[in-house]
Amino acid sequence: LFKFSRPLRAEPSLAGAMKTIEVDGIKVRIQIWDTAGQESYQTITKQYYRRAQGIFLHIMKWVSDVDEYAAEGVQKILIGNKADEEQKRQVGREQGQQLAKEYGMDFYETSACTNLNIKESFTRLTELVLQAHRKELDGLRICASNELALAELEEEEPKPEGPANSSKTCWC
Ligand SMILES: Nc1nc2c(ncn2[C@@H]2O[C@H](COP(=O)(O)OP(=O)(O)OP(=O)(O)O)[C@@H](O)[C@H]2O)c(=O)[nH]1
Repeated sequence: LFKFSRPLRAEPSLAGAMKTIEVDGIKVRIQIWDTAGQESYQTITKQYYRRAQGIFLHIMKWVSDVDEYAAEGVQKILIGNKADEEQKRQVGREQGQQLAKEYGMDFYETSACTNLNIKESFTRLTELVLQAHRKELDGLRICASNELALAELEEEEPKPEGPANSSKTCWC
């Protein structure tokens, strides 16, 4: 479950950004969408956000929305951003870890300003998605290796010489 900050967007005008990362030797092109927080949750005031309890309620709602509307097997991780602003911390690291654990999610504290855990969190989520699609991936790998083996076989097979390159005109 991602809530992205502006520095991660390729362009502020774009709804989604594309990025290619490598996981387990597989190049994965990921598309990142930024949910418009305040548009969906207009009834929750900014003051409410400041309280950890409010933040937790908010996360519970996101999790249940994702579970309800996303495809089956959707992968989620929990991220607490602005880790560089330690003096303004609203939620303890352990509280975040605890909540993530309750939902069976990995937990990362990130900073879009200092780049803390940005790559790690994207890579972890991509890993989880790949793991969830292991069967399809294995299928793709088998197809690719079969094609490779076929190509190698074709290369090895001696090609009959054409009449232009040979003085022989028949196989007897
Ligand atoms: N210090 C610090 N500031 C950040 C970080 N990430 C984002 N910001 C700042 O926080 C402010 C809000 O960032 P946004 O990207 O608009 O946050 P948002 O969650 O997408 O907000 P909505 O558009 O309301 O959903 C901006 O001024 C960002 O520069 C961070 O990791 N550290």
